[in-house]
Amino acid sequence: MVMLILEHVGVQLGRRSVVQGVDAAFAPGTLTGIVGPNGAGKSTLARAMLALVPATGRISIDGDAVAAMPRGDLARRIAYLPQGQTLHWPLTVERLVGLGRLPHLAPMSKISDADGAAIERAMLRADVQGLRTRIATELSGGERARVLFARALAVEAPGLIADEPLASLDPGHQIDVMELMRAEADAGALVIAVLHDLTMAARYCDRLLLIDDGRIVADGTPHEVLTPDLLRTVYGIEARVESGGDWPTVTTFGRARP
Ligand SMILES: Nc1ncnc2c1ncn2[C@@H]1O[C@H](COP(=O)(O)OP(=O)(O)OP(=O)(O)O)[C@@H](O)[C@H]1O
Repeated sequence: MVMLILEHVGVQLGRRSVVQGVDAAFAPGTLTGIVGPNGAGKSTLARAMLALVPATGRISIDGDAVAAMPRGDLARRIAYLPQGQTLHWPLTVERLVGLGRLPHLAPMSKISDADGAAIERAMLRADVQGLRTRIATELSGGERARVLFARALAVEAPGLIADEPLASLDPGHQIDVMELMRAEADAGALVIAVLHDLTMAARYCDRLLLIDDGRIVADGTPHEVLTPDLLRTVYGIEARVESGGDWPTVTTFGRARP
């Protein structure tokens, strides 16, 4: 189990402050959605959590600063699914998913039976066993997205940060991926997902962080965060939020009038 804590985190890219003054704690057993408009800083914040971009303030996992943590150690604690990753090597799906085991392997060592079992579990859960012999660079966008999700699952880390895991997926596979992340959290993992589909985020996440212009503008349950006023202010949209059920559903009507 891992606990991730961000204290007054900022990220400067070029001359721009892309993330500013972020304080947040993420506990094991929770699924948190990071939502907000394009360019708000969601991916940059996710990358900062994994020390993939230099940040000010302090980011720690179980008390250890991520900036000082050996890469392999960090990769074993938190699996990462980057946004819209391009594949360069014509690996089979099975080999590509197997790369998720790299953080567990000693240099020059071979994949063990336990690694093989983890790869099989990940392929089964992400519904990609039928693709195992296909060349990953020849897959459709949605197939590739599922394979990359399987690679992140194959790490079997106590934490998972997924940046737009639903992009390119059909509605059925979107539900599958959200249910997988929910199941990971229910089994004790710390799961954070950058999401654009607000109703999906509301349905499956315990908590939403709404980011705008690099700052957290709302942090709470989906019912607390997804209000028409906040959606108008942050996204510039008119939306109806039905909040009578277990989770709020968001229907958008159009751009907010100035
Ligand atoms: N290397 C860079 N140098 C300068 N600015 C950058 C750099 N990388 C990203 N940015 C800017 O930082 C801001 C935040 O980018 P980020 O990718 O974190 O946004 P996001 O919320 O994930 O957006 P999206 O929903 O479009 O994926 C954007 O305005 C982007 O143009």
